[in-house]
Amino acid sequence: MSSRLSEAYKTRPVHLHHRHLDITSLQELPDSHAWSQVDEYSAAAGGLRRGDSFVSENVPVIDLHDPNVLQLIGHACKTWGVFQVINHGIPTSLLDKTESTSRNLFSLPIEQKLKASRSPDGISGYGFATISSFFSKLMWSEGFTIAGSPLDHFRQLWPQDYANHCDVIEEYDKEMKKLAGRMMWLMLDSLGITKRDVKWAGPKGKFEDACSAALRLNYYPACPDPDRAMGLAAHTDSTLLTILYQNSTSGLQVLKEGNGWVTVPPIPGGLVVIIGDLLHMMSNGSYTSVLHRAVVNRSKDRLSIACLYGPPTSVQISPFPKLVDPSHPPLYRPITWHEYLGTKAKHFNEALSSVRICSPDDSNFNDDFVCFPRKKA
Ligand SMILES: O=C(O)CCC(=O)C(=O)O
Ligand SMILES: [Fe+2]
Repeated sequence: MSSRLSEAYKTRPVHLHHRHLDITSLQELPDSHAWSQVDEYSAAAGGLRRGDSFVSENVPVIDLHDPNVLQLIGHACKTWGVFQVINHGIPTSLLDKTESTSRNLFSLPIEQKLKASRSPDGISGYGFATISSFFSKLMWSEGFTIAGSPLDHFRQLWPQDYANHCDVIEEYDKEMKKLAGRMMWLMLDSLGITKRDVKWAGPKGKFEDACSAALRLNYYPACPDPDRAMGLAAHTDSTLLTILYQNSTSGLQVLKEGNGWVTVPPIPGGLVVIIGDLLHMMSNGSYTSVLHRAVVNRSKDRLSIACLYGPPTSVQISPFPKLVDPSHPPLYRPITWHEYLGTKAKHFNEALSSVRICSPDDSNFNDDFVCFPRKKA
């Protein structure tokens, strides 16, 4: 499956013409990395600035053994589009091992990391976040994406010592896919969707057999001027869902209507679940694909590991018919993940609205409901 995900990337090369700078050793923020202005998405959210964390609400933490887990998840998906899970069954020892492999990777000399660079038409390898192409300033981070086997790249990074690192990543990938499949069913169950409604998951509804996942390791070095730097700019994920491990340094923030940017605090052994654009479309807009970003820290570095989970790349994704009726018309046209990745590469944070066919201006469908294409004035 992952090789098909790589195919989707081959058709839309991302050229990042930035010189690679070893930011870990810098004592001052270079102009290339100075985001002096509040970024446009904060402005769009009512002019809230990065420091405006006057927030009283917290991102939900859900125990997967809670008897009310479905209601809790449904509520979190609707109101936040993000939540943390505990009691998820992934052993802490695996999280620790994967963190230590990731740290080992990013602490290699830059020349060594560049040997495993991502090619413009590839998905896997070392480099800047692909969303960098939408910004004139560089982000204060390094990334490494793994889709399919990490073997070839890991041989470049650790010629003597790659096998152990490969084993760790492969085990993490396998466990994350299992958890992502389980999370998918919890989220769909809470919408009243059953196995019969998701034909592409097969009669047993086994998402893990059908879905693809990529892992993205993100490293944010300590930064001499964190208020003017951006770890990872605001974006929504082009996935069904993303499961994120973050180490003990906070940095992930989500945009909550009426609250501004809310920090998702690291909790020991916890994992963050983020709703992606595709699940938002399938839920006909009822589950929020949350805008999120990573900010950086003056004295501590930070590491995160994202499992980006999506459907088979050629399956048409559209609002579930069960969730559509005359008062809830479909908000999105059908689209494959392959096509959506192309749309995202072109329109970035406008991608979702470019797939939209109806606007929920009025939740009680009536004459005010705006369906596209709008008539030209
Ligand atoms: O590092 C983080 O907390 C965010 C990472 C992220 O959003 C991503 O990899 O898509
Ligand atoms: Fe993300």
